[in-house]
Amino acid sequence: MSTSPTVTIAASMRGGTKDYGSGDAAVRALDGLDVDIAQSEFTAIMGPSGSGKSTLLHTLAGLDRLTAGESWIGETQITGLSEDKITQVRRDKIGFVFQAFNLIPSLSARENITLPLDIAGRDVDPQWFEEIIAILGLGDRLTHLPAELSGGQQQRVAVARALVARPELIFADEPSGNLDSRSGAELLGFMRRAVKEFGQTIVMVTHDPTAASYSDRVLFLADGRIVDEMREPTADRVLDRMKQMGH
Ligand SMILES: Nc1ncnc2c1ncn2[C@@H]1O[C@H](COP(=O)(O)OP(=O)(O)OP(=O)(O)O)[C@@H](O)[C@H]1O
Repeated sequence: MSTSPTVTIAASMRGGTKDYGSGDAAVRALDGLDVDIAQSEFTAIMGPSGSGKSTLLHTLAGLDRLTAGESWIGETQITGLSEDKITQVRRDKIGFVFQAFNLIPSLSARENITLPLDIAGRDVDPQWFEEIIAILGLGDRLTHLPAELSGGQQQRVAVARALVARPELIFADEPSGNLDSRSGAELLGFMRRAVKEFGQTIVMVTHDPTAASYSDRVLFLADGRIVDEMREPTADRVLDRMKQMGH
Protein backbone atom coordinates (compact mmCIF):
# COMPACT_ATOMS: atom_id res chain seq x y z
CA MET A 1 0.00 0.00 0.00
CA SER A 2 1.28 3.42 -0.85
CA THR A 3 2.18 5.59 2.11
CA SER A 4 3.05 8.70 0.14
CA PRO A 5 1.23 11.80 1.38
CA THR A 6 -1.64 13.07 -0.71
CA VAL A 7 -0.62 16.05 -2.81
CA THR A 8 -3.29 18.65 -3.40
CA ILE A 9 -3.07 20.34 -6.77
CA ALA A 10 -3.42 24.13 -6.63
CA ALA A 11 -3.36 24.69 -10.39
CA SER A 12 -2.93 22.55 -13.46
CA MET A 13 -2.88 22.55 -17.21
CA ARG A 14 -3.42 19.79 -19.78
CA GLY A 15 -2.41 20.19 -23.39
CA GLY A 16 -1.94 23.92 -22.83
CA THR A 17 -1.40 25.55 -26.21
CA LYS A 18 -1.04 29.25 -26.87
CA ASP A 19 -0.60 30.77 -30.31
CA TYR A 20 0.06 34.44 -30.91
CA GLY A 21 -0.57 36.06 -34.28
CA SER A 22 -1.50 34.19 -37.43
CA GLY A 23 -0.09 33.17 -40.81
CA ASP A 24 3.63 33.82 -41.24
CA ALA A 25 3.73 35.81 -38.02
CA ALA A 26 2.23 32.98 -35.94
CA VAL A 27 4.15 31.99 -32.83
CA ARG A 28 3.38 28.94 -30.72
CA ALA A 29 4.29 30.14 -27.22
CA LEU A 30 2.94 27.04 -25.42
CA ASP A 31 3.03 23.73 -27.20
CA GLY A 32 0.66 21.22 -25.60
CA LEU A 33 2.01 21.66 -22.11
CA ASP A 34 1.00 19.56 -19.07
CA VAL A 35 1.75 20.80 -15.57
CA ASP A 36 0.55 20.32 -12.00
CA ILE A 37 1.34 22.90 -9.33
CA ALA A 38 1.28 21.34 -5.85
CA GLN A 39 -0.33 23.22 -2.99
CA SER A 40 2.03 24.68 -0.37
CA GLU A 41 4.98 24.39 -2.71
CA PHE A 42 7.26 27.06 -4.14
CA THR A 43 7.61 26.37 -7.87
CA ALA A 44 10.07 28.25 -10.07
CA ILE A 45 9.73 28.41 -13.85
CA MET A 46 12.96 28.86 -15.80
CA GLY A 47 14.03 28.67 -19.42
CA PRO A 48 15.61 30.69 -22.21
CA SER A 49 14.14 33.99 -23.32
CA GLY A 50 11.05 33.35 -25.43
CA SER A 51 10.54 29.80 -24.09
CA GLY A 52 7.04 30.68 -22.84
CA LYS A 53 7.56 31.35 -19.12
CA SER A 54 5.42 34.49 -18.89
CA THR A 55 2.81 32.97 -21.18
CA LEU A 56 2.57 29.93 -18.90
CA LEU A 57 2.24 32.13 -15.82
CA HIS A 58 -0.41 34.34 -17.43
CA THR A 59 -2.51 31.47 -18.78
CA LEU A 60 -2.28 29.49 -15.51
CA ALA A 61 -3.37 32.58 -13.59
CA GLY A 62 -6.30 33.31 -15.91
CA LEU A 63 -4.82 36.61 -17.10
CA ASP A 64 -4.71 35.29 -20.65
CA ARG A 65 -6.60 32.55 -22.47
CA LEU A 66 -5.22 29.34 -23.96
CA THR A 67 -5.74 28.73 -27.69
CA ALA A 68 -6.31 25.03 -26.93
CA GLY A 69 -6.13 22.73 -23.92
CA GLU A 70 -7.50 23.13 -20.42
CA SER A 71 -6.43 24.67 -17.14
CA TRP A 72 -7.68 24.65 -13.58
CA ILE A 73 -7.21 26.81 -10.53
CA GLY A 74 -7.92 24.44 -7.66
CA GLU A 75 -11.06 22.57 -8.64
CA THR A 76 -12.27 25.29 -10.98
CA GLN A 77 -11.73 24.76 -14.68
CA ILE A 78 -11.02 28.26 -15.97
CA THR A 79 -10.91 27.48 -19.66
CA GLY A 80 -14.41 28.09 -20.93
CA LEU A 81 -15.42 30.47 -18.13
CA SER A 82 -16.65 33.96 -19.03
CA GLU A 83 -14.31 36.91 -18.43
CA ASP A 84 -16.45 37.96 -15.46
CA LYS A 85 -16.18 34.56 -13.82
CA ILE A 86 -12.42 34.39 -14.45
CA THR A 87 -12.02 37.83 -12.89
CA GLN A 88 -13.94 36.60 -9.88
CA VAL A 89 -11.74 33.49 -9.52
CA ARG A 90 -8.61 35.66 -9.76
CA ARG A 91 -9.95 38.04 -7.13
CA ASP A 92 -10.94 35.25 -4.75
CA LYS A 93 -7.98 32.94 -5.13
CA ILE A 94 -4.92 34.63 -6.58
CA GLY A 95 -2.33 37.19 -5.57
CA PHE A 96 0.13 38.70 -8.05
CA VAL A 97 3.64 40.06 -7.57
CA PHE A 98 5.14 41.51 -10.72
CA GLN A 99 8.44 43.21 -11.35
CA ALA A 100 6.72 46.52 -11.90
CA PHE A 101 5.25 46.93 -8.46
CA ASN A 102 1.95 48.35 -9.76
CA LEU A 103 1.42 50.39 -6.63
CA ILE A 104 -1.02 53.31 -6.79
CA PRO A 105 1.13 56.46 -6.32
CA SER A 106 -1.55 58.47 -4.52
CA LEU A 107 -2.30 55.79 -1.93
CA SER A 108 -0.30 55.09 1.22
CA ALA A 109 1.48 51.77 1.70
CA ARG A 110 -1.36 50.60 3.96
CA GLU A 111 -4.03 51.60 1.42
CA ASN A 112 -2.13 49.87 -1.38
CA ILE A 113 -1.86 46.69 0.68
CA THR A 114 -5.57 46.51 1.50
CA LEU A 115 -6.77 47.73 -1.93
CA PRO A 116 -7.61 44.27 -3.39
CA LEU A 117 -9.68 43.41 -0.32
CA ASP A 118 -11.34 46.84 -0.37
CA ILE A 119 -12.26 46.38 -4.03
CA ALA A 120 -13.62 42.90 -3.33
CA GLY A 121 -15.61 44.28 -0.39
CA ARG A 122 -13.86 41.91 2.01
CA ASP A 123 -12.69 42.69 5.53
CA VAL A 124 -9.02 42.85 6.43
CA ASP A 125 -8.09 40.33 9.14
CA PRO A 126 -6.19 42.67 11.50
CA GLN A 127 -4.12 39.92 13.10
CA TRP A 128 -2.99 38.56 9.74
CA PHE A 129 -2.29 42.08 8.49
CA GLU A 130 -0.09 42.80 11.54
CA GLU A 131 1.75 39.50 11.11
CA ILE A 132 2.58 40.16 7.47
CA ILE A 133 3.63 43.73 8.18
CA ALA A 134 5.88 42.63 11.05
CA ILE A 135 7.56 39.90 9.01
CA LEU A 136 8.07 42.23 6.06
CA GLY A 137 9.35 45.02 8.34
CA LEU A 138 6.88 47.59 7.01
CA GLY A 139 5.45 48.71 10.35
CA ASP A 140 6.92 52.21 10.26
CA ARG A 141 6.25 52.72 6.54
CA LEU A 142 2.50 52.23 6.34
CA THR A 143 1.56 55.90 6.07
CA HIS A 144 4.17 56.61 3.38
CA LEU A 145 3.39 57.00 -0.32
CA PRO A 146 5.18 54.62 -2.71
CA ALA A 147 7.47 57.47 -3.89
CA GLU A 148 8.70 57.81 -0.31
CA LEU A 149 9.78 54.15 -0.16
CA SER A 150 12.91 52.41 -1.46
CA GLY A 151 12.60 49.90 -4.30
CA GLY A 152 12.91 47.02 -1.84
CA GLN A 153 10.24 48.51 0.43
CA GLN A 154 7.91 49.04 -2.55
CA GLN A 155 8.39 45.43 -3.57
CA ARG A 156 7.63 44.30 -0.01
CA VAL A 157 4.42 46.37 -0.11
CA ALA A 158 3.51 44.54 -3.33
CA VAL A 159 4.17 41.20 -1.61
CA ALA A 160 2.10 42.23 1.42
CA ARG A 161 -0.71 43.20 -0.96
CA ALA A 162 -0.54 39.74 -2.55
CA LEU A 163 -0.54 37.96 0.83
CA VAL A 164 -3.12 39.95 2.75
CA ALA A 165 -6.12 38.26 1.16
CA ARG A 166 -4.60 34.82 1.96
CA PRO A 167 -4.82 33.82 -1.69
CA GLU A 168 -4.74 30.14 -2.56
CA LEU A 169 -1.98 30.92 -5.04
CA ILE A 170 0.59 33.63 -5.61
CA PHE A 171 2.00 34.17 -9.10
CA ALA A 172 5.22 36.15 -9.26
CA ASP A 173 7.04 37.29 -12.42
CA GLU A 174 10.70 38.15 -11.70
CA PRO A 175 9.75 39.55 -8.27
CA SER A 176 13.36 40.26 -7.33
CA GLY A 177 14.33 41.50 -10.79
CA ASN A 178 14.45 45.19 -9.89
CA LEU A 179 16.04 44.80 -6.48
CA ASP A 180 19.63 44.95 -5.31
CA SER A 181 20.95 41.56 -4.21
CA ARG A 182 20.36 42.13 -0.49
CA SER A 183 16.72 43.26 -0.92
CA GLY A 184 16.18 40.46 -3.44
CA ALA A 185 17.50 37.85 -1.00
CA GLU A 186 15.27 39.28 1.75
CA LEU A 187 12.21 39.12 -0.45
CA LEU A 188 12.90 35.58 -1.67
CA GLY A 189 13.64 34.49 1.90
CA PHE A 190 10.28 35.86 2.93
CA MET A 191 8.48 34.11 0.08
CA ARG A 192 10.12 30.87 1.14
CA ARG A 193 8.97 31.42 4.73
CA ALA A 194 5.43 32.07 3.53
CA VAL A 195 5.49 28.64 1.87
CA LYS A 196 7.09 26.81 4.81
CA GLU A 197 5.27 28.54 7.66
CA PHE A 198 1.86 29.43 6.22
CA GLY A 199 1.59 26.78 3.51
CA GLN A 200 1.40 29.48 0.83
CA THR A 201 1.55 28.22 -2.77
CA ILE A 202 3.83 30.28 -5.01
CA VAL A 203 4.66 30.04 -8.71
CA MET A 204 7.54 32.29 -9.78
CA VAL A 205 9.07 33.01 -13.17
CA THR A 206 12.75 33.90 -13.00
CA HIS A 207 15.94 34.07 -15.07
CA ASP A 208 18.10 33.97 -11.97
CA PRO A 209 19.47 30.61 -10.72
CA THR A 210 19.95 32.10 -7.24
CA ALA A 211 16.30 33.16 -7.11
CA ALA A 212 15.27 29.69 -8.33
CA SER A 213 17.32 28.09 -5.52
CA TYR A 214 14.76 29.42 -3.00
CA SER A 215 12.08 27.23 -4.57
CA ASP A 216 11.15 23.59 -3.87
CA ARG A 217 10.92 22.65 -7.52
CA VAL A 218 12.19 24.19 -10.74
CA LEU A 219 10.41 23.56 -14.06
CA PHE A 220 12.58 24.10 -17.15
CA LEU A 221 10.82 25.32 -20.26
CA ALA A 222 12.07 25.23 -23.84
CA ASP A 223 9.99 26.07 -26.91
CA GLY A 224 6.73 26.08 -24.98
CA ARG A 225 7.22 22.69 -23.31
CA ILE A 226 8.46 21.51 -19.94
CA VAL A 227 11.66 19.66 -20.73
CA ASP A 228 12.94 18.94 -17.22
CA GLU A 229 12.41 19.59 -13.54
CA MET A 230 14.60 19.71 -10.46
CA ARG A 231 13.69 19.29 -6.79
CA GLU A 232 15.53 21.04 -3.95
CA PRO A 233 17.57 23.06 -6.42
CA THR A 234 20.84 24.79 -5.70
CA ALA A 235 21.97 27.79 -7.74
CA ASP A 236 24.92 25.81 -9.13
CA ARG A 237 22.81 22.88 -10.28
CA VAL A 238 20.27 25.20 -11.88
CA LEU A 239 23.03 27.14 -13.63
CA ASP A 240 24.54 23.88 -14.97
CA ARG A 241 21.16 22.79 -16.28
CA MET A 242 20.62 26.17 -17.96
CA LYS A 243 24.06 25.92 -19.62
CA GLN A 244 23.14 22.48 -20.98
CA MET A 245 20.07 24.10 -22.50
CA GLY A 246 22.34 26.53 -24.28
CA HIS A 247 21.24 29.52 -22.27
N1 LIG B 1 1.43 39.38 -27.08
C1 LIG B 1 2.23 38.67 -27.90
N2 LIG B 1 2.12 38.75 -29.23
C2 LIG B 1 2.90 38.01 -30.04
N3 LIG B 1 3.86 37.17 -29.61
C3 LIG B 1 4.02 37.06 -28.28
C4 LIG B 1 3.22 37.79 -27.36
N4 LIG B 1 3.62 37.48 -26.11
C5 LIG B 1 4.62 36.58 -26.25
N5 LIG B 1 4.85 36.32 -27.55
C6 LIG B 1 5.84 35.36 -28.09
O1 LIG B 1 5.62 34.11 -27.47
C7 LIG B 1 6.86 33.48 -27.15
C8 LIG B 1 6.92 33.22 -25.63
O2 LIG B 1 6.98 34.47 -24.97
P1 LIG B 1 7.09 34.60 -23.38
O3 LIG B 1 7.04 36.05 -23.05
O4 LIG B 1 6.09 33.70 -22.74
O5 LIG B 1 8.54 34.01 -23.12
P2 LIG B 1 9.45 34.13 -21.83
O6 LIG B 1 10.09 32.79 -21.65
O7 LIG B 1 8.67 34.66 -20.69
O8 LIG B 1 10.53 35.17 -22.34
P3 LIG B 1 11.46 36.22 -21.54
O9 LIG B 1 12.35 35.38 -20.67
O10 LIG B 1 12.22 36.89 -22.63
O11 LIG B 1 10.55 37.13 -20.78
C9 LIG B 1 7.94 34.40 -27.67
O12 LIG B 1 8.33 33.95 -28.93
C10 LIG B 1 7.26 35.75 -27.75
O13 LIG B 1 7.83 36.54 -28.74
